[in-house]
Amino acid sequence: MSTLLDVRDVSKRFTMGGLFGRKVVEAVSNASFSLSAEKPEIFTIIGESGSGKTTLARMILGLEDVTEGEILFRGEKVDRHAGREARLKFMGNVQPVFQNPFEAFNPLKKIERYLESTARRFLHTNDKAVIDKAMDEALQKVGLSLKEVRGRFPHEMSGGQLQRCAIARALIPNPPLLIADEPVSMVDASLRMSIVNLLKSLRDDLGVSVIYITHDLATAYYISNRLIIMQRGRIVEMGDARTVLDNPEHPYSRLLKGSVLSTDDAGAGKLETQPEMVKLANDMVGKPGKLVDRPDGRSVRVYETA
Ligand SMILES: Nc1ncnc2c1ncn2[C@@H]1O[C@H](COP(=O)(O)OP(=O)(O)OP(=O)(O)O)[C@@H](O)[C@H]1O
Repeated sequence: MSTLLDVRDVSKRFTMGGLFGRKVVEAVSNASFSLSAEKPEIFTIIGESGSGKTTLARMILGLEDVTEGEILFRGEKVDRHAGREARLKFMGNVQPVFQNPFEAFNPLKKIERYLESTARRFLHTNDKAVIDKAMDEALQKVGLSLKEVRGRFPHEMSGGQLQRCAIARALIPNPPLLIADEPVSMVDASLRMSIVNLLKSLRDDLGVSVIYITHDLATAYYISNRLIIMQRGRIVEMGDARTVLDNPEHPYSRLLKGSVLSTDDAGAGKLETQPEMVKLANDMVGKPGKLVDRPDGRSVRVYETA
């Protein structure tokens, strides 16, 4: 089976401050996982704020250098310093979808201008008919059409519609992989599921793999095939999404699941955090431990006991 994406033992350290107050932040530590080229999937990265999700995504997109390890896309090293042609070819295959669609579009520019310039760039053409066709096809894939979008500015659309336009833009080069960093967190709660379902249909109907980055366990449970849970830069648990979320093993994964607000518990007045779980999860921070493969197909980080 061939590999679409191979993240091999990747770490990222940021150095901050001057000569005298130098501080090193290890944003990602020894992350490894791979996606198959034959079996499209939604692969989710979950973790609290600052756990390294975005840094990992930026390295996969070639927007950030890795400090150690390597990332291969279809066997070729992802390299942000590769020449213009090589970068363009890579970007046609791995497209980002960002969190805030209102930031992704300039409020003074009509939406179709973005779609047009992406089509021109990746299809290497100035032929208006070809560009219009590519834009319309991409918009149809997300449940819109060029007729509906033409002439409109970003503020004339809802957050959900605009995020659909951002996803349509990303689909223009027909990429096999999308990296969606918190794509629903800025969209109204009532429209969120339509975007989540859209990601699902991109996988099921178009064969696009998606790396879905989120804080939200509920949508992760609903759409993911596999997931990794990250705590302060380290993968603490990885495996089939339902296996992991039905019965999380690592203390941090259990804490995350335990922190999800259940309406039943809230109704019963059971909202206090469990201090012993918080302590257990915090005790693991900074300890490398070892990610151990388990017979049920998941991997869980374990620590030596004193
Ligand atoms: N350019 C940078 N320079 C210095 N430190 C950085 C930089 N980018 C990220 N970091 C640090 O790396 C760590 C991981 O950050 P990252 O943004 O990847 O986390 P995250 O899980 O995506 O968080 P969030 O959910 O809030 O977006 C944090 O401690 C952050 O402060």
